[in-house]
Amino acid sequence: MTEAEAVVVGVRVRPFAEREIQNHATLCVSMSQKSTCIYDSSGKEQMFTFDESFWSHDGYDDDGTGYLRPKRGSQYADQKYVFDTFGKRVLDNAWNGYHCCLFAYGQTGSGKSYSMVGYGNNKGIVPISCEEIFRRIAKDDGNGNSYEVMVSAIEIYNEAVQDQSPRLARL
Ligand SMILES: Nc1ncnc2c1ncn2[C@@H]1O[C@H](COP(=O)(O)OP(=O)(O)OP(=O)(O)O)[C@@H](O)[C@H]1O
Repeated sequence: MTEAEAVVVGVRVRPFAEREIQNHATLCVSMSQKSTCIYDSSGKEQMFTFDESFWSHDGYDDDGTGYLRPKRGSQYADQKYVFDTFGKRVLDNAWNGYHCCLFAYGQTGSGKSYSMVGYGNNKGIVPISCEEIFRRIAKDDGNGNSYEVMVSAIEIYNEAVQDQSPRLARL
C-alpha cells in the first residue's frame, strides 16, 4: 500500500426508489469510469473524479435468485464488482497487517446498508468479507497458524455513535 492509496473514495448511484419514480424524478448523474458528472437544473455540468464511480442505477436484471446482475454490455456495478474493486482491497490490506477502515457515507435511503451489508441474495461487502476471511483461514489449515477473528461495527447517526456489533453478529 503506498501513501497515495492510503485513502480511497468511491461513489455509487442506486436505482430510483418507488417514491422517486412516482414523483417523476429526473436523473441528474452520469458516470464514466472514475468520473462522475452531475447536472444542475439548468443542465450545467459539474465533473468530479473519484477512485471509483459505481453505476448501479440501471442496466441490471434478476438472475432468477433475486441477485441483481449486469445486463450484457451494461456498466452496472453489482455487489460482486463493488466487493472486488473496493472490499477486497481493504481485506487484503488488513490481511497484510494494516489497520483498515471502510465506511459508507450518505443521506438516509442512499444505499449505505445495501453496499455494506446487502439485502437477500445481494450480499454486501461485510458478509462477503466474512466468507472470504473464513475461506482464507480454512485454506491455511495445517500450516500451524492460529487465527482470532473479532468484529466491530459502529454507526454514526446525527453525530451519535452507536455500536452495531451485536446486530452484525446476528447476520
Ligand atoms: N445498488 C443498489 N441496487 C439496488 N437497490 C438499491 C441499491 N442501493 C440501495 N438500494 C435500495 O435503496 C433502498 C435504500 O437503501 P439503503 O437501505 O441501503 O439506504 P441507507 O443509506 O442504508 O439508508 P438509512 O441511512 O436510512 O439506513 C433500499 O430499498 C435498497 O434495497
